[in-house]
Amino acid sequence: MTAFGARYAAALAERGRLCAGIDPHASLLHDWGLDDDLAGLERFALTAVEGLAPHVPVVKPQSAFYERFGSRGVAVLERVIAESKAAGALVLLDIKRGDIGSTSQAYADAYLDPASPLGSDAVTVSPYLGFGSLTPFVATAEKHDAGLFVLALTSNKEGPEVQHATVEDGRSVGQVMLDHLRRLNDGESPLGSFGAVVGATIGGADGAGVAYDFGFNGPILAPGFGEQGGTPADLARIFGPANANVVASTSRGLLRKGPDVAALRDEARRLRDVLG
Ligand SMILES: O=c1ccn([C@@H]2O[C@H](COP(=O)(O)O)[C@@H](O)[C@H]2O)c(=O)[nH]1
Repeated sequence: MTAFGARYAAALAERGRLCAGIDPHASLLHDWGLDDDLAGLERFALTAVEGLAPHVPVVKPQSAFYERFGSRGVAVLERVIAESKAAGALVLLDIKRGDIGSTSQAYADAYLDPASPLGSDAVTVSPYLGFGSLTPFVATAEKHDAGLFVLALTSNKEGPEVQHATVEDGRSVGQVMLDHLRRLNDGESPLGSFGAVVGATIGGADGAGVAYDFGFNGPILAPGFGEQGGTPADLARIFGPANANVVASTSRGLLRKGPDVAALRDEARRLRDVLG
């Protein structure tokens, strides 16, 4: 198979820069006239896939919203993954896992091996047990031509307590994570397969804050677009030239347009055009 970084670059070139989050919040199920039960979850998730997956480069189901229904919810997630892939979207499973190395290997096998029921194109991982703890994820991604999106600068207001702290050489912890990615992606073309999660909300609306070097030659997932306040202007301000490698992720803001399949499709197309 082609490396994830190349598949990601091709998907953005073909379908634009919107990542559709498929997050079945209880409140959204209610808004769609569905019960917050397994049948509601299934109807919601598969309708969202039908409306969005054929039109966006990346879909991002958030695993927690499926896990809350137990094993049968996870079975719905398996269908979301399979049907999104069949519709031509890359699947980025949002799991934010990270643990000691031996456990990370089990997570990597569960989520990155295409033979696994939950096998996805890429996953989100947390480097905050130390970047080296991600080594099993990196090796397994390389083995299966999959990708990783490493939490670097998250969209939540609590993130800076950890991510803006500085190390001995003066770099912020968030920048250290980006620099590890630069090493992993070195020499890859058109893009490496090791990406970062950087919120579309970082730095404040006035552009004040710490400057980062996003030239690590990899994909960037920017959650916080839409519902959390991030705008296309914020993306341009935050990422500069690296904005071309960004997919802007929105979940609630997009899903509120359902349950009509055509309305979901139209909103995805509108946001794609807005993002350019
Ligand atoms: O820094 C981060 C990392 C991940 N997320 C996830 O993205 C979506 C955001 O949903 P919205 O409804 O568009 O706010 C959700 O799945 C989060 O877990 C994030 O928000 N910030």
